[in-house]
Amino acid sequence: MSSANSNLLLPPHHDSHSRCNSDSGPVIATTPLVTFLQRLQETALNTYGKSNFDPKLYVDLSLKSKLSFTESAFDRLPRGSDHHGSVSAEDLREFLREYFEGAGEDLVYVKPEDFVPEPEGFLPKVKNEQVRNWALEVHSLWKNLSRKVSDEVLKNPALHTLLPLPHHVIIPGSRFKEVYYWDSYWVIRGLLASKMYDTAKSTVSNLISLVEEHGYVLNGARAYYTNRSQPPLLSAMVCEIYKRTEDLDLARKSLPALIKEYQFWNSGQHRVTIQDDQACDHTLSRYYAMWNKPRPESSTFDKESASKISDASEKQRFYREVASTAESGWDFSTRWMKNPTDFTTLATTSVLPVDLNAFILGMELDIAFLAKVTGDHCVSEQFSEASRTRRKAMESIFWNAEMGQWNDYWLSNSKHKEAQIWEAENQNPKIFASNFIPLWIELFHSDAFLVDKVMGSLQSSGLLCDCGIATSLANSGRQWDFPNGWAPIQHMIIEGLAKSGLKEARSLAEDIAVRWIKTNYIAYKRTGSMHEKYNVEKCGDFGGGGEYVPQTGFGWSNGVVLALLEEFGWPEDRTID
Ligand SMILES: OC[C@H]1O[C@H](O[C@H]2O[C@H](CO)[C@@H](O)[C@H](O)[C@H]2O)[C@H](O)[C@@H](O)[C@@H]1O
Repeated sequence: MSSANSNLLLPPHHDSHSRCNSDSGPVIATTPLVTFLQRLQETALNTYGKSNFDPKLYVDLSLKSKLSFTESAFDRLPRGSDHHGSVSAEDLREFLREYFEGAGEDLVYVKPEDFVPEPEGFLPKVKNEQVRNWALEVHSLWKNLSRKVSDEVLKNPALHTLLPLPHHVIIPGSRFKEVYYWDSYWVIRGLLASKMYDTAKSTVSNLISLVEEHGYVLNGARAYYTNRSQPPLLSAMVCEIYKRTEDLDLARKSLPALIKEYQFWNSGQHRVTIQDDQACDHTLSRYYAMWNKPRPESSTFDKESASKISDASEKQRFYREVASTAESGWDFSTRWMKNPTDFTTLATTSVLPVDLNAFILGMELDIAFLAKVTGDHCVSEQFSEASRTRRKAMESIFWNAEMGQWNDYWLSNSKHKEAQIWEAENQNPKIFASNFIPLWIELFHSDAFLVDKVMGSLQSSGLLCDCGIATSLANSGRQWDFPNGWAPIQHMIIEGLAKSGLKEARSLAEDIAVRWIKTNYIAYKRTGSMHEKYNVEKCGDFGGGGEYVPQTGFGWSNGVVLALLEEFGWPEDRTID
């Protein structure tokens, strides 16, 4: 029977048929600077204590002089006699002042050249003055989030964990002072609404440079993010820009990188073959980080989470699951936990995720489209064929006709190398917003019968709340769970419904968009900021939970508000507060 992608330009690979309990898979080495900064992070925790402690701050510091010099000075600091060997707050402060630049100083503010306070043709459908003025304020936030890598990083990269990128960047904001992969898609959607085409293209060129160097887009542009990617949306970014600008050159330049990225997601540990109940093989993808130690940016947290695991190999397995969850973008959520109350049961590599495969299906369609417009009909046909094959795989493995949703599929915990055989009970029946993400992809939202069914399922799912779509139904305290709503999730589901062509679906899409825009607006008026996530139960409240304090700025939230206002507009007589 057919196996997906068999005729594509794929590297030799080993299918991952099984998963056993002990850790397995590749590990990408980190840099000596990251390793040292992790030591510093641990010392800082012992010195300052847990309250308000953000471990990421320490791995974002850059050195004033050589690592060996800094490390010797660190080792000479007077230590207390407790078992942590803690350093006094004063000594640590002095050490930090003497040997480090401030976190974030290696990225410098730069005004985007294509920014104008009110672009021509900006959000023509927004007629309400109050909303229009706010939209212009959100638009102006691109200036706050725009940075370029300082010349110091280019001169002496070994002193920085920040990775040099060729063009200026838009960052998410607050503690996220570097470029993030999937955030960039919604940043670009907002930039396009803001008519900032050059900044949008620079964003894509930066990500392409990462594929050229590493073979995939990193989670973020830091030395400690090289061991994993994030939800793959580079092809979607290129297509959106192409549709607005018809820039054939961009399409041509992007294609080799997109095909290389496609190979990354369809080979090695990311690729899994599973046989359906008709004995037909299907190839799908999963998240699988190339790392089995604590995440450097959250090392102190991860060590604490792992402290109750005594077996060394089981610990490594847990750390790989943690990093793989970060690769999913949904860090963290009960979606990936065998036991929702026990974080050590995180098992992301055992899950075939619906949304990841929807994104890769999107990638296949995008590559087919870009290859076609650039005249490469052979590649275009190969990727169209791959998309048809993946669609079938998604129908066989994920689709749950009774629920009217696509469910994540949990791989069996087999120690043997035989193929996974699909079993209905391995579909996860729990309701997550990700169960509706395939709607975003044209092959699915162009099917009116299917959209009608999925829409009904969404309406009765419990996810639709007063202020948007909840991430899940589990109030776990994890940030990718109830009652948090995230801008990218709202946008994908809204856009899928709106593009379906069904009148009722478009009207539901607009209804969700209005709720989401309102809560963003009210929170902005209350706090003066755009937020990383929102509480979909309480209008005007931002979200919480998770391992760091709620962040503001915020790239993807700004992008989604602008994209939704561009799509649906805002009539003069509709109130917002
Ligand atoms: O520092 C903890 C984790 O932070 C990031 O994840 C969260 O922020 C990202 C940037 O907005 C976003 O892309 C992701 O979906 C969020 O969960 C980072 O991506 C993780 O790797 C990191 O461990």
